[in-house]
Amino acid sequence: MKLAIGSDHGGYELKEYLKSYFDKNHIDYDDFGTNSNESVDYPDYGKKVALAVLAKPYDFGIVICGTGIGISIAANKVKGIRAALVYDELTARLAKEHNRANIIALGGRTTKKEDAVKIVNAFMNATYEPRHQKRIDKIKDIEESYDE
Ligand SMILES: O=C(CO)[C@H](O)[C@H](O)[C@H](O)COP(=O)(O)O
Repeated sequence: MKLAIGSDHGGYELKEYLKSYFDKNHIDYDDFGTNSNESVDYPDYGKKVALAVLAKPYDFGIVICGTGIGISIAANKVKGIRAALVYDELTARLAKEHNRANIIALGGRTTKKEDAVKIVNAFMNATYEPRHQKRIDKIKDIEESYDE
């Protein structure tokens, strides 16, 4: 299991908290920034994690901004990315089972740290249900119907 993680300043503290949880639990990750509370732009970090997830052998990505909204929108602009803004264990589980999300987005200002750990674990422990593939293929068809 290896994951890619990134955030803007609004998600920085939660990112660092999740990293310490991953370290303690021997979960491998690469951190794509940001590296402080200094103000940055969330699209830059959504894009970095999205491209990493597509290009390298990560099992999935985690992106975090203040609400998770902006950075999930940005990540979803990268072709092949299905970024799901999840806010509890149920939405995290369903993001894997139904949507085959390859990135989950969290809100650093809206999600408690302990809840974020539960959410990430719910996603990691869930399994994609292939009966949903027809819908995933239709999402891909939308991507393919537009020029890059
Ligand atoms: O949530 C976000 C985008 O959806 C961002 O993390 C910020 O909250 C937002 O861009 C505003 O950031 P600021 O710290 O208030 O400048």
